[in-house]
Amino acid sequence: MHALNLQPKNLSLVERLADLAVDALIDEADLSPKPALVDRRGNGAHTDLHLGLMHASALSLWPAFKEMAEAAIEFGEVGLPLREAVGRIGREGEQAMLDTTGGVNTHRGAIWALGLLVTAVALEPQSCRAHSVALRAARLALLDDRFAPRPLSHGAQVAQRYGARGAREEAQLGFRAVTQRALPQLQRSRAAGHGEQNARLDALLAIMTNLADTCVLYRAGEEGLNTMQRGAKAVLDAGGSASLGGRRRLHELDQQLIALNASPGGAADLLAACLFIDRIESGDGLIQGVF
Ligand SMILES: CC(C)(COP(=O)(O)OP(=O)(O)OC[C@H]1O[C@@H](n2cnc3c(N)ncnc32)[C@H](O[C@H]2O[C@H](COP(=O)(O)OP(=O)(O)OP(=O)(O)O)[C@@H](O)[C@H]2O)[C@@H]1O)[C@@H](O)C(=O)NCCC(=O)NCCS
Ligand SMILES: Nc1ncnc2[nH]cnc12
Repeated sequence: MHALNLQPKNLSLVERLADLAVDALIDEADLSPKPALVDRRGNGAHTDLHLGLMHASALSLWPAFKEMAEAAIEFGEVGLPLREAVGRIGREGEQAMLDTTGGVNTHRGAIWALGLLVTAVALEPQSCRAHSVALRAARLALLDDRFAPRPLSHGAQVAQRYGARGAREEAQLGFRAVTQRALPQLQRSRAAGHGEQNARLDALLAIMTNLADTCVLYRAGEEGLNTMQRGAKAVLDAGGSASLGGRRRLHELDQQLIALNASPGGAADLLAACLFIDRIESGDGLIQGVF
């Protein structure tokens, strides 16, 4: 029994989902030591980010996540009206993030991934298995939002240059980095008794072994991406974050990525998505809310 329960009672489903999405972002930011990312130790490969900014950014997104869940309930099915409503709310969320951070992109990829997943859960809260949620989110991501601007984003630039599939395709293919890599690794490391923080680090590393992270590609090209993927695999092969050998490899990877200015921001967003789905799937997340 908990001595102090800070969870407010009687939250609606949409409020609870927004809480869980923000919690996932804050848990991701706090997790340490993450290679070359902002964490409790420092700013990783970033000069314009810090932990306080990541927290403020996460909190600024609460209204957007709540509105996306409300839109799901209002429209009630995967279709263009819902896709376009969620796109509009996502763009407003991005603006709220930029207003909060003074123009720094902290969570663009996370708004996209978590926004789709929050919407997918709100559509059918009784169907909360990871694969079902990811599939509904993918069906939504496959619809073309007629009002979406098509800027020459970092992701679009590396797609042209390297043919990399980025955040859009990751969602359209059903968040395989989350369902096929991060969640199974999280469960394996927990089952092995590695402790929650190490299990989460291992889940992040499992994502990094394979992801075409456009943030890394933009900043450090193919050398950066290969270093990230091979280094993450080396940590897991050495026994993961809970082992001495794994820790040493993790430290090396942190230094190598920082030297290359390569930040796995896309992998970090997908870890937040993994933590969100994990809470939803465990039932923990929604049971406490009233809906
Ligand atoms: C469909 C969108 C995701 C847009 O995608 P696109 O690839 O065109 O755009 P980007 O602006 O490049 O943003 C994609 C962000 O997604 C993350 N990411 C990268 N690779 C992957 C991947 N393989 N799978 C999943 N996610 C991935 C990543 O976000 C993180 O990195 C951010 C920092 O990136 P960047 O701006 O490049 O940063 P720096 O190098 O640090 O910049 P400088 O310092 O040089 O200035 C950080 O924010 C993390 O979040 C990519 O950045 C989607 O965004 C979209 O269409 N939005 C429109 C609104 C909408 O429809 N929303 C729907 C709501 S559900
Ligand atoms: N912890 C983190 N550090 C840097 N970029 C990120 N994007 C999302 N989470 C991040």
